[in-house]
Amino acid sequence: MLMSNRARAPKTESQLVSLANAGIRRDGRWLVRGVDFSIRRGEVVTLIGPNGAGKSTTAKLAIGVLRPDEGSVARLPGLRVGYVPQKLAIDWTMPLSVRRLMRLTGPLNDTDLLAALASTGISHLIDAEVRHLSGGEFQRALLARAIARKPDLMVLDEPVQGVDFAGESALYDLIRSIRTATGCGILMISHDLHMVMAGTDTVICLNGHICCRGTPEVVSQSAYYLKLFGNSRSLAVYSHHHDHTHLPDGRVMHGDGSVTDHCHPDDGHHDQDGHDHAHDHDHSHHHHQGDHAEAKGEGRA
Ligand SMILES: Nc1ncnc2c1ncn2[C@@H]1O[C@H](COP(=O)(O)OP(=O)(O)OP(=O)(O)O)[C@@H](O)[C@H]1O
Repeated sequence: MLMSNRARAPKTESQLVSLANAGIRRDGRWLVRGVDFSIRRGEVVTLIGPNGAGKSTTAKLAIGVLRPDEGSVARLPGLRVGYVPQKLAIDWTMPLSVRRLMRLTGPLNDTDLLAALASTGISHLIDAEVRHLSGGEFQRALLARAIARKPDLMVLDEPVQGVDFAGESALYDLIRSIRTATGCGILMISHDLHMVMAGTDTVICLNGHICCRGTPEVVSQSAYYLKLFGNSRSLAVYSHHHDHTHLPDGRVMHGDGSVTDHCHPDDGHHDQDGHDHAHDHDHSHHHHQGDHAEAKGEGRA
């Protein structure tokens, strides 16, 4: 059933954004479908999942850069969003100082600019050339840019890319301290489970749909989590155990080979209570590593 795709206010004031059965369809296939979650003030929600799983697409849905083709997304009226995208369209041949980077997308007074740089620990780099920044400094500059406008919701698409392990840890600490200091909600995309486990209230595992979710503790202790990620720190390489596969056209193939328009209500990955999604389903019928990857691969060059 198609629902309104206009942004409405979420059900409660503490909910900054709320997605209900949201889906995005492009070129005849669903990039993500059936996505349900919300972000409250002061909450850190982290999306994890393999390449092409729809994490960035889901983040763009949440902030309204993309409109859902199915389902609905509700945002608090007047919601202020600070977005750190995965890629920035910067002409690296042009000189650009940190000060100018901070003001690229709109005016910003000196007080707020300086406060943002101070809170990310890079005040001394205000006149530095952006192209000369280290990976960690650059990510801090992007964070500073996002927090300078005092957002209610920060959306950080892989905020530690290009940062070494010690730097990652410091950046995640910084993100947590921003949440504590401002009370904003944070939607984060990460490939790093180790860090995610320490800093997140809710982990949502995506693979074209929500596979599982819960608190890091619940997820990390579950047999499902261990099967999913093994002992690997990184999500870059892992195998995914599913009892059903999402086909490129959005239909679902089940373990017995049958194909339906939607997942079955009792498909284990789709519990919706927001907690305790550390299922112990029987995935023994098969282990189809790459099923989703193949589906996602369609349409790529
Ligand atoms: N505008 C578009 N038109 C068609 N396909 C798209 C479009 N945008 C994204 N896709 C496809 O949608 C899928 C999900 O992309 P998305 O960037 O959301 O994945 P991701 O989980 O963030 O991946 P990664 O970890 O690699 O960044 C990919 O297969 C991508 O090629």
